Amino acid sequence: MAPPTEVLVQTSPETNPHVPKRTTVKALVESDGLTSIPSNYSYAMHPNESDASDPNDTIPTIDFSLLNSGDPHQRAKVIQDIDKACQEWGFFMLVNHGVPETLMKAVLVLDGCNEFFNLPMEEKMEFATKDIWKPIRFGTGVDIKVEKFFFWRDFIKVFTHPEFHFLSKPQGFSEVAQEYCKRCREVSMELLKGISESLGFEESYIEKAMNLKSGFQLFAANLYPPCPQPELAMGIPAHTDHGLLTLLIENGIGGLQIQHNGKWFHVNPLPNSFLVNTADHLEILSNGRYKSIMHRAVVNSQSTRISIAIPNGPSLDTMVSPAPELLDNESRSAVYIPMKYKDYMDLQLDGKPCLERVRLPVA
Ligand SMILES: O=C(O)CCC(=O)C(=O)O
Ligand SMILES: [Fe+2]
Repeated sequence: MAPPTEVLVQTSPETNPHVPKRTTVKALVESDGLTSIPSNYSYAMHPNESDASDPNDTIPTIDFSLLNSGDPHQRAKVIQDIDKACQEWGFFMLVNHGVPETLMKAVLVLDGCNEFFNLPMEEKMEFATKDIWKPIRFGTGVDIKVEKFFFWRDFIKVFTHPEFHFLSKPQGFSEVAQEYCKRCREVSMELLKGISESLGFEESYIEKAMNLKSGFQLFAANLYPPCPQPELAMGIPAHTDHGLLTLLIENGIGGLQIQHNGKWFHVNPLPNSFLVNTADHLEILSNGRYKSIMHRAVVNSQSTRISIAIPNGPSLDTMVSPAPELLDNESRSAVYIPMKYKDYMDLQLDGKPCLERVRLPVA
């Protein structure tokens, strides 16, 4: 066993004093002789949570290059495909997106996340906080509803737009991440132009309505170390993302599951693709035409998995509501209440799904 001082994450004063002190999952796994998971990492599945979806289902693939090929027919067709993917899946794989494979590898493993998670515990602990408004936040998964159950995941979250913050270690990570976040922002802005059109608007509609010039972007990296009892643990529990579009990559291990037709669909992403999902604020803006889909990450006993999610959202001071042009006085009334994006983010503090708090009951 490593000495306890090396593995403990200090609980903050507001944490329940009866809860055992927290350790990162990485430190736990690296402590000698771990053959079973501590009981507070054991996740009780709800009965239908293990249902797997139809193995013949395939997640839609969108060819990004066709959006700007100069051929209006191709653009119209791909916008139709995006519309269908957002309505039927809320997730799609994006290929030919133009972000270099070398940059994706660098940010995931070479100069980036892998090296960050390998830093000594004290250096990561500098950023440990429960305050979601700290621009750099390191932590380990905890169920904020009960604070006595932990998830098999360590993470780092950094605010990268409108102001770029980042870590100074490992060397080179900040530069690689800055370039990566910029490229992801460009991809998401282009997709949101297509999505504006798929909703029947002119291409700059979402950019203007959501003040994307000051849009809020996060860099969220997740580490899921190998787990001795993967069937009992959960990497990240079922949730939806808050922004407009999230771009996700991972190191080829697999583990993401998404809700599709009431079952869990296991995603095997194509190499070098982005997994894109429509998040809560696209559901709100589209008045429910596009759904923000529940997803989760399961763990495995063999390999360390790293994923990077880049959520791209409205600016924090934007008041978001269903687009008025999509509503009328008869059958299409608003089914979400207006709320400032920043206030919406604060809703996550009590652990309930935020969307439920702004969705109006259907008459
Ligand atoms: O690791 C994954 O595949 C999912 C991560 C995720 O959903 C998130 O960070 O919001
Ligand atoms: Fe997510």
